[in-house]
This record gives sequence, C-alpha cells and structure tokens, in this order.
Amino acid sequence: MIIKEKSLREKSIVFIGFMGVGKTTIGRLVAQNLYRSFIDIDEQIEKEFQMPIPDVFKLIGEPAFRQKEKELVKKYANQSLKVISLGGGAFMQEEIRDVCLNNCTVFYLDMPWDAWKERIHLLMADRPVLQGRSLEDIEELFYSRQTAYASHHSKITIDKDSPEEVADYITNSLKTAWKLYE
Ligand SMILES: Nc1ncnc2c1ncn2[C@@H]1O[C@H](COP(=O)(O)OP(=O)(O)O)[C@@H](O)[C@H]1O
Ligand SMILES: O=C(O)C1=C[C@@H](OP(=O)(O)O)[C@@H](O)[C@H](O)C1
Ligand SMILES: [Mg+2]
Repeated sequence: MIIKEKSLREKSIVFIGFMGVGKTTIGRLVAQNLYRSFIDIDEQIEKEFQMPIPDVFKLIGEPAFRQKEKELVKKYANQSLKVISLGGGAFMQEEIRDVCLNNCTVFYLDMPWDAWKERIHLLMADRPVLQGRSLEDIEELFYSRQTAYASHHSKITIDKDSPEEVADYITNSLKTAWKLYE
C-alpha cells in the first residue's frame, strides 16, 4: 500500500505558545486570510463540557481538562487544511507534541517576558493556571514551558505588533514557503 505524504500546503497550521501571546486571536485571523476553518481547542473543550474553561478547572478538574485537550488535538491535528490554536499548556503533553509535529506545520508565537508581563491584566480572570500565583511563580512557569515550545517548525517573536500585523506576516511567510518548497 502506498501512503501519500501530505504536501506542505495541505497540512493544518497549529499555533503554540504561552497563555496570552495571541494564539486564539492571531489563529483566527490567519484562518480568515487563508480561507480555512479555524479550530480553537479551548473553545472545543468549552463546547464539550458546556461550560467556560475556569468552570471546567473548578468543577471537573485539570486532569479531565488535559485528557479532553489531548483527545481533541489528536482529532483535529489529523485533519488537513485547518488552522488550530492550542491552549498554552497543551504542548507539555508528549502525545500532543508528536501528533502536531508529525502532521501539521507548528508555529510558535514567542514573546519576551517583559512584553508579556504588560498583558497579564487581560488574562487573570479566565486563565485558572495563573490564578493564586505570584508574579515570580508565573515567571518561573513562563520559562519552564519554553523547553516544550522549542519543538516547532517556525517561530515568530511578538512584541508591540498588532494581531493583524502578526497574522499578515505569518500568512505571507506561509505562502512564500509553499511556493518555495512545492
Ligand atoms: N498582538 C496583540 N497586541 C495586543 N493585544 C493582543 C495581541 N494579541 C492578543 N492580544 C490580546 O491578548 C489577550 C490574549 O489573547 P488570546 O488570543 O486569547 O491569547 P492566547 O490564545 O494565546 O491565550 C486578548 O485580550 C487579546 O485581545
Ligand atoms: O497554559 C495553560 O495551561 C492553559 C492555557 C489556556 O489557553 P490559552 O493559552 O489560549 O490562554 C487554557 O487552555 C487553560 O486555561 C490552560
Ligand atoms: Mg487561546
């Protein structure tokens, strides 16, 4: 049996990176630019459990959240032509890293800690992982996650650029890569 490998152009695009770097916002814009369906894994989890993420953590617990996250990433990462934004903790699971890196183009949205700190006020209310932690603890978590994010195909470092600017840059670089390699 001959199994045809997916072309670069067919592969789904996956966004990874720490909470709040803009995976959901930028992923949605890139999907619009490329006329692709957009899948936000957290939104899918909310649909499955019929409640917002903070309630999933509170009422059902993080282990069940992580299990559902893994199930859904495996489902969507095996499909073609999607743009998929993961939650910031997803890449800590080896099975998630493997399925994404083997089937999709993985884009890492990177931000320096000093720029990220400025955004924290936008995030505290609906990111249960940040709640009850000191800034020092959050900084430690930020750096401890970098090892998992180091597994990617492409990276962009964001500082003061708007979501639209970042999304347009990513869209153009994907189109250039598709032309170059195929
Ligand atoms: N490039 C950006 N510049 C300024 N604010 C941004 C940018 N990208 C995202 N945001 C804001 O930061 C917050 C987190 O964005 P979100 O897309 O939910 O990030 P993530 O999915 O990585 O957690 C939102 O309030 C969003 O409007
Ligand atoms: O980093 C994490 O562990 C989490 C990140 C969140 O997604 P975003 O990265 O989209 O905020 C969401 O999945 C959940 O609150 C847990
Ligand atoms: Mg998100």
